[in-house]
Amino acid sequence: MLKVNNLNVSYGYLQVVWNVSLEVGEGEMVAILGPNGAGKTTTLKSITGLLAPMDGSVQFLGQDITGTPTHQLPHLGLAFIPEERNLFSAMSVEDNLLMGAFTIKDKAQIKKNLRYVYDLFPRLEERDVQLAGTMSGGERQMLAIARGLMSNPKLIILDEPSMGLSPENVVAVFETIEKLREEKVTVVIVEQNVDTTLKFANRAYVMEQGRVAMEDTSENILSNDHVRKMYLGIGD
Ligand SMILES: Nc1ncnc2c1ncn2[C@@H]1O[C@H](COP(=O)(O)OP(=O)(O)OP(=O)(O)O)[C@@H](O)[C@H]1O
Repeated sequence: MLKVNNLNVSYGYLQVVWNVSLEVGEGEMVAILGPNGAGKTTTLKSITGLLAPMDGSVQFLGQDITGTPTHQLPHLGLAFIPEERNLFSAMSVEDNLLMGAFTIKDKAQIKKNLRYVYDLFPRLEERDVQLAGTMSGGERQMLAIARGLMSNPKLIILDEPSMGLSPENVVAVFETIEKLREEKVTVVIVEQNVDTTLKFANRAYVMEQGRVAMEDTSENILSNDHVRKMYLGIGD
């Protein structure tokens, strides 16, 4: 579904991503892990048109989308939920959700999608008129993900959804991610909570100093102490 070939990305003269290649199949959840500054966010930004790679290409559903502006991606079926979340704080939960359906013209379809996300996340329906800015961190992340779902995406890309949240909110975010798993939504996720992420992801790419250091199934990574210690800073 998503194929990233040999991406090289720099900020000015400083190259921070080197020959990164990734592949994501339909229905998979794939994690991109690695220490701070490894180039994970930069990789996502160049996949989603926020940064232009020096070279390399990105294919989505067989189409070359390298350099396609971010705002066009939902039309193609790709929803990007950036770290900053970009909710409209002064608008209600429901209005934020409806904004997520901007690619859809058919009102009946929008209504159907709203029903779908409310069934998936009843908390949002309970708070449909609440201003997004007054929701808890975990609820805001749930809302950002639900808003992404409103465009019927074929792929959701999540950048550090649990970033800056309290432990209870982190749990709430992973409950949201579990729902995406149950719904078999194809997901690419960058996360710092490595152990929890690997419980949900099928596979992971581990980045180090701008390169893909290794790629394996979550199961193998979780059971490999050397990899856990060496690349992920966890383990005994
Ligand atoms: N706008 C920028 N200008 C210059 N350098 C940048 C910029 N953004 C990121 N970098 C540098 O690029 C490198 C990769 O950063 P990036 O944010 O992609 O890493 P990351 O793996 O997502 O890290 P983190 O987990 O801390 O978010 C880092 O050395 C960072 O300092």
